[in-house]
Amino acid sequence: MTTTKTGAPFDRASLESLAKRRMFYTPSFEIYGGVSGLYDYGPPGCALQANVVDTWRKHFVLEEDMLEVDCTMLTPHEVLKTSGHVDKFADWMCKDPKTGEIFRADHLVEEVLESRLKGDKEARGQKVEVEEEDPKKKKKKVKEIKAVKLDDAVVQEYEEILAKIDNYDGPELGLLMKKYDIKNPATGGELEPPVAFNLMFQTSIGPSSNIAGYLRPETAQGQFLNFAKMLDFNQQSMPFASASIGKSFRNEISPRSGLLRVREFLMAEIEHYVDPEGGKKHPRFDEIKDVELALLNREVQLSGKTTVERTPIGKAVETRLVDNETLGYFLARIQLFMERIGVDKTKLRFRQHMANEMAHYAADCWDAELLTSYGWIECTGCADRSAYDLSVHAKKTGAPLVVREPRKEPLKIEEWQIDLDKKKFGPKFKKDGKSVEAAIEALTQDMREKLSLDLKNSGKITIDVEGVADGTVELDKDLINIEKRTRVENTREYTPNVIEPSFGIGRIIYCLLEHNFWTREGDEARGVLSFPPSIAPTKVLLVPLSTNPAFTPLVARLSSRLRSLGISSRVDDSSASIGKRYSRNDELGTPLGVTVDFQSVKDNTVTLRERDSTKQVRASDDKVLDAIKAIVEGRESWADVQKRLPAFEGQDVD
Ligand SMILES: Nc1ncnc2c1ncn2[C@@H]1O[C@H](COP(=O)(O)OP(=O)(O)OP(=O)(O)O)[C@@H](O)[C@H]1O
Repeated sequence: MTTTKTGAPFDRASLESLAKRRMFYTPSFEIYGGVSGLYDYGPPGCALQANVVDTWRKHFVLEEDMLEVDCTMLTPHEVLKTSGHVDKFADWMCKDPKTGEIFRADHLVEEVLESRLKGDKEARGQKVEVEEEDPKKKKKKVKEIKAVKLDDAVVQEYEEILAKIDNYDGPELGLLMKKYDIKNPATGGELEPPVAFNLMFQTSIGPSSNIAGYLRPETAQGQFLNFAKMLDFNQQSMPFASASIGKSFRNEISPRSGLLRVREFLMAEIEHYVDPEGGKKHPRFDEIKDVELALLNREVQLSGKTTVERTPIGKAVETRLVDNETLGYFLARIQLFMERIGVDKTKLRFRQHMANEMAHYAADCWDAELLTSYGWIECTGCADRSAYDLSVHAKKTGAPLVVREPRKEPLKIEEWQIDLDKKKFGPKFKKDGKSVEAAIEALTQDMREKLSLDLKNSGKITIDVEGVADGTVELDKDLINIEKRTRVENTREYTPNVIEPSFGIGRIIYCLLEHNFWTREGDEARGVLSFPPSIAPTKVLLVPLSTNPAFTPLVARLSSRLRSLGISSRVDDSSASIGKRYSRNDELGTPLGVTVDFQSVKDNTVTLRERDSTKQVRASDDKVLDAIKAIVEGRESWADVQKRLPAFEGQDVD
């Protein structure tokens, strides 16, 4: 069970109702019945998203001089075929042949085993949380919360499976479903074995539909394809990073949990290009080496533990718990970003991917996970994609996606070199010439050494060549010569490795809502969203004491002055009591409120109220605007303002 900052149990139903009532987000096409996994953001949701994205840009793009690009979402088939997405970007689904229902296999196994464990707890007399059924939403629910005691050994097996649920492939999930008799939870019907389902939305580009394409599932590929141009833009200087913010699309099998698993979402991704030699050092690692992170590595997960000690990232890299400085640097920077936007640090951990859980391109990967009422949720993946993407695109297109650097010292390389007598070679192999030449070029140094001996001993050699009759060709010493020589290299050429932090903005926004939501006890419990001022959708609420027209000019003046300071504000001049008006805006997370009363009309003083403490100060409008600006820009805290402006106890606005 998760708790709010007051220690009270977190109440998801209240937050969901608030998010809907205040239009943070809402199901798309609702009056047509909606489509699952698609959401629209309302005014506070948009402002919150804009502020999170703005902070992301400042924290990463600006701070690190990253090169931001905005690439198209429509991507031709060939690009995603080369990147591996056409063949491998899939989840496992299984179908109930009787009802036609589709389940995502890993989620089904997870839900059924979890509910059986809950049933076991109940049978042992322990308290169990059961999710409420929502008949209006027609949610498919696992209906297996029966109090059934399990063997201790089975409980342990279930727990071990759940700890590594992301690691199983389709056939393994099929075996688990058989072994543990997992069927359609609603009907008890048999399910077909899991099959792979590609998550990309397919489309065709152009009127004649002759270019097959997809909506991109990540922003990364556009960045990789522009690598050479960006390296040029960066005056060939390494390391550097590109960044991109934009929509991505995934045809999730069973979207669920609101914004957490949707079919269209905003991503913010960084591709940091680093030299693979020299231990992937980061020039600014020293600045963050003392940041402490909760690191859940592979061994800890295998042991079934879910909590870990916090470790300074410097130490984690030193002991190789985290593979290299650049990866470690970004893990720490991700944590600092999360804290900056108002994530609860005690509900953030980094989980290392198990070897078979990693995406097809990744060499090492850590997920930043946030604790919510749905459990730990991956919000940012931080992967070492090695040289995979640049290499495959270069191989496919012939474009040199490499870095070329002059060597300080020329490099002398002893190697086996091959000379062909082109005059004889062409006529002998005719149309097979290209394939034979490519096969010779591809010979390794070891093979070349061996073949040079064969050539010396027998005067001829045989090599394998794809696509020719018999699959082999013979070459004699008139045609080919293999010799060990020294080559001098003045330029170093390498394919950079890529460290990729990849943020799902929607998931982060949902977690922010959960982490900042709490209820103020009073006559009636009132919801509050304690966003940091920089993230809050609206910074200031302006409230005249009543609808008396005497207040209008002052309110209009304050509103205009805030606008010119670039600070968002809202006037609430409705006839509701001041307390009600403030509590409505506590729900929107508005951190500051200014009240204009009869005293204000006389002497231009106003009160300033802080959302979380509900404490107030009173001062001239100039001083209050000054304080608001300092708080919104993060130069001062409310405590600082309280020290320099007189407290006001006059009207009880709550
Ligand atoms: N369906 C989705 N809805 C919302 N956000 C998503 C979705 N899929 C991915 N993301 C976000 O994009 C980030 C990077 O994507 P990545 O490919 O690493 O996710 P993933 O490992 O496929 O996620 P999951 O395992 O939860 O499906 C994730 O950390 C998450 O924040």
